Amino acid sequence: MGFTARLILMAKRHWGTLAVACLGIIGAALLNLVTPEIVRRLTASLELPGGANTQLLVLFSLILVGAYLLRAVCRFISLAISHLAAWRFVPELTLTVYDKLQSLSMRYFHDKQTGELMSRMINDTRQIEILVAHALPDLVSNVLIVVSVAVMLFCINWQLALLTLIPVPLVVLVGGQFSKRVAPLFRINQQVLGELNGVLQDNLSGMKEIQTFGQEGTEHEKMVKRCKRYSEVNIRANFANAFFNPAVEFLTSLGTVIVVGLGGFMASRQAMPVSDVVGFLMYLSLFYQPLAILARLVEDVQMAYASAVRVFDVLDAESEVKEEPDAGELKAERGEVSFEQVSFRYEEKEPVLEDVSFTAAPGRMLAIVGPTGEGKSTLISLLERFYDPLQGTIRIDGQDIRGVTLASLRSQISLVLQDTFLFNGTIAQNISYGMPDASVEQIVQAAVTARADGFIQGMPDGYNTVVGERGVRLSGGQKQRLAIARAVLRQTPILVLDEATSAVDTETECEIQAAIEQLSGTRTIIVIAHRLSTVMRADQILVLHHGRIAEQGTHQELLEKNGVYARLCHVQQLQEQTLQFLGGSL
Ligand SMILES: Nc1ncnc2c1ncn2[C@@H]1O[C@H](COP(=O)(O)OP(=O)(O)OP(=O)(O)O)[C@@H](O)[C@H]1O
Repeated sequence: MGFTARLILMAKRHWGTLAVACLGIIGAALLNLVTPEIVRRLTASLELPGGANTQLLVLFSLILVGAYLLRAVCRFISLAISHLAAWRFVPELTLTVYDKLQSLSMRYFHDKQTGELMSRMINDTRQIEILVAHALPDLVSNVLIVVSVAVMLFCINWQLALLTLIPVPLVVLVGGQFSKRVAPLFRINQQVLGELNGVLQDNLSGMKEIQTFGQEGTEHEKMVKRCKRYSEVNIRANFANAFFNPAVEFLTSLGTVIVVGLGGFMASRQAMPVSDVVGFLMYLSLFYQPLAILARLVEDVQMAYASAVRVFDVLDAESEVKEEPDAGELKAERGEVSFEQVSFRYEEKEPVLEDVSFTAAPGRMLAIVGPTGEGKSTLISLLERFYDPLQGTIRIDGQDIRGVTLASLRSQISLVLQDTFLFNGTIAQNISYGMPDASVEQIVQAAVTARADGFIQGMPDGYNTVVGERGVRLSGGQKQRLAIARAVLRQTPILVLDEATSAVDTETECEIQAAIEQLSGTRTIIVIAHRLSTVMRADQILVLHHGRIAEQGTHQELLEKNGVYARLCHVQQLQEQTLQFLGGSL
């Protein structure tokens, strides 16, 4: 299906409003025909011996006033109603794109820039507003004017009408060439704007890094390049436009030349009344003006088309993670998590996980350790179905997670990530993010568990303190504690902490650890941590090495094995001893 047809179908809810706008457009277009006809008749009556009588003049004036008034009403209806339809449709389209993005799995975002996607949601949908509220009404009204004026011209004098239409094929030819050559320029234009947005968004988010590493100059140069490119593609597109419009104007003027020359000749030989020549000229100005507008509309339509391509590109994207049509609700009563021979890779290179099998017993604490980059966080991404494994099955309480709805799966797991993300709201809003109807007592209790209550109470506005974008007004450790509180508050059967306490001091970490251990028994806890102090009291420890489970057991059992885990412990003990020694000698 073509983009226009798809857009029209998507705007189904607004067909009624658009129909009213169309009526206004049609009315205004037809009322344009009144003036030339009145002028023609006036000229004819002035040609009569004795000239036009007063009654006729009054009648003509009244008809003109009525027509102008009615045209103003029709114009108001068409303008107001088409904008109403467009501005109701555009937010719907933005939302459709947003919802689609929310439904896509993480792999889709790997090669996308946030700013570029924002550009699709805001700039590209705005172009479609221009199409609906401006280009389409103009298209309808001008086509109507051209057709009705052509009919009138043929009624007055078909031979002269045929001759005046000579430039039309030339206008169509030039218009065709224009759309072929300029369309790609507008497509590039929208793409370059998207890229510019992407870089801007990236740089604004990374402003601290830019300043810390003194990269202001380099980033400025990068921006200069992007802005220059944006300006160049715009100049090229508008230059092409600037050539096209005068060319069409010149061609359409040829019609007037024909009427002045031929019509004047025929009138001087009494082969045609003067009134018809005047009427012809008046109609002709109405005929070629819309034709020129139609040619100019090509630009708006091309821009909207380029934007529609980018919008539909998102809407047509396939999510790697799909829900089964008959997916049921996950009922995790015990919270047992089992991985059965799970293998996974991000790209067509080495596998990140190979043949991983383990079970996290319900109500117990499972710790996952291993060198960096070995796939620990990837295990959690698979559990949340941000990605699907290449092979193997993941089950919660015996149910394959591929067979349940994503919403029900994620509602059973609370996740605290290493890179904490906070929204620009209050502390209370951030803690209750996954449970918006939580009471103040519940929020405070969760904060107490996460050892966050103390610093929150010390803030000027307590739980109503606004944290800033991404929680910029809080320290790393404070942000992590809010994220833990947020996860604890949800009271899900499974709690996952991925390096959740890496930014807090050792003392606070011990306190949080103790509080989380208290939760053990009420939910299954999966902890990923580098600090062994965090994992040593876990009921079971998995050691991930080269994408496989190298060892598993309790802290004591693994030490006795004297393998990877024992080596990790040994290295950490050495580090701690060195730090203590350095601390003592300073
Ligand atoms: N989105 C991604 N696309 C491609 N490769 C990825 C992606 N995310 C992670 N990887 C790669 O997968 C491997 C495992 O990453 P993962 O984050 O799971 O490791 P980890 O054990 O949690 O590391 P760390 O202890 O440093 O947090 C790494 O080699 C990483 O480079």
